[in-house]
Amino acid sequence: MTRDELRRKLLQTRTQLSEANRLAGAKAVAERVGNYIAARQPNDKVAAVFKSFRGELNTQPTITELWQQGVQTVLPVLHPFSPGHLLFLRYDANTPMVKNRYGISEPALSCQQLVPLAQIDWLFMPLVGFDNHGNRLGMGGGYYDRTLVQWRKGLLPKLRPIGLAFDQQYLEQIPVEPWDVPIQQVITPSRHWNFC
Ligand SMILES: Nc1nc2c(c(=O)[nH]1)N(C=O)[C@@H](CNc1ccc(C(=O)N[C@@H](CCC(=O)O)C(=O)O)cc1)CN2
Ligand SMILES: Nc1ncnc2c1ncn2[C@@H]1O[C@H](COP(=O)(O)OP(=O)(O)OP(=O)(O)O)[C@@H](O)[C@H]1O
Repeated sequence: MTRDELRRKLLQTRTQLSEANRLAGAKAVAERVGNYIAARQPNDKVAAVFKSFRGELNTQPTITELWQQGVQTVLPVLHPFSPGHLLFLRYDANTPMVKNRYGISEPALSCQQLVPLAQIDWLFMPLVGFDNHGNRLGMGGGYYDRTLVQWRKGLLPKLRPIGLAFDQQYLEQIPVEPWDVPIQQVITPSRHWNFC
């Protein structure tokens, strides 16, 4: 199957998950993230998260957990004039939000709220699919692949990219493209995967 065919199939599987499954999954992932974060070093402070859309695993319980542990959260914002690129802006309960071109909620653009990637400790990422080598399939925009370019080069030593997904998004093997950047961790309701 091609990447597009796999993406369509996985998106369909994801939308077919029951409400009970989604609720339990979102809570289980939040708990795993909470346990993982609880063991952090004193200088670990900032987590990039995402606001779920369509059938994505609901990150709201995870965001609440991070806030309870005093972790600063930032959200991706589509770059206003560099297509395919993301910015990361501070996000708390009072952040003014707008909808981007995909209908995803994001912080209203404000230079004061910008956080450089170099200051982010954990990059929690949305996935459509992942395999046992940490290869990832996203929405097809290449936004996170571009975000990870500097990390792959070793220029963002403290950044830890971590996918968040349902177990049903696991695939034996995802066909890889040259620009794909494999990640080392994925958290699903049943497991914290570590790939090397
Ligand atoms: N919650 C969430 N936020 C996110 C992402 C994500 O996957 N999930 N992104 C991760 O990259 C970025 C947005 N990327 C996206 C890429 C494509 C589509 C999308 O709906 N594409 C259409 C194709 C047509 C079009 O261009 O509008 C589609 O699939 O129907 C949505 C978001 C940033 N924020
Ligand atoms: N580092 C990059 N530089 C330029 N173009 C890129 C880069 N990474 C990805 N792209 C382009 O972006 C598109 C995204 O393709 P791909 O199917 O890999 O997206 P994805 O991994 O599913 O999306 P995302 O990274 O947003 O989750 C491709 O057409 C590719 O050419």
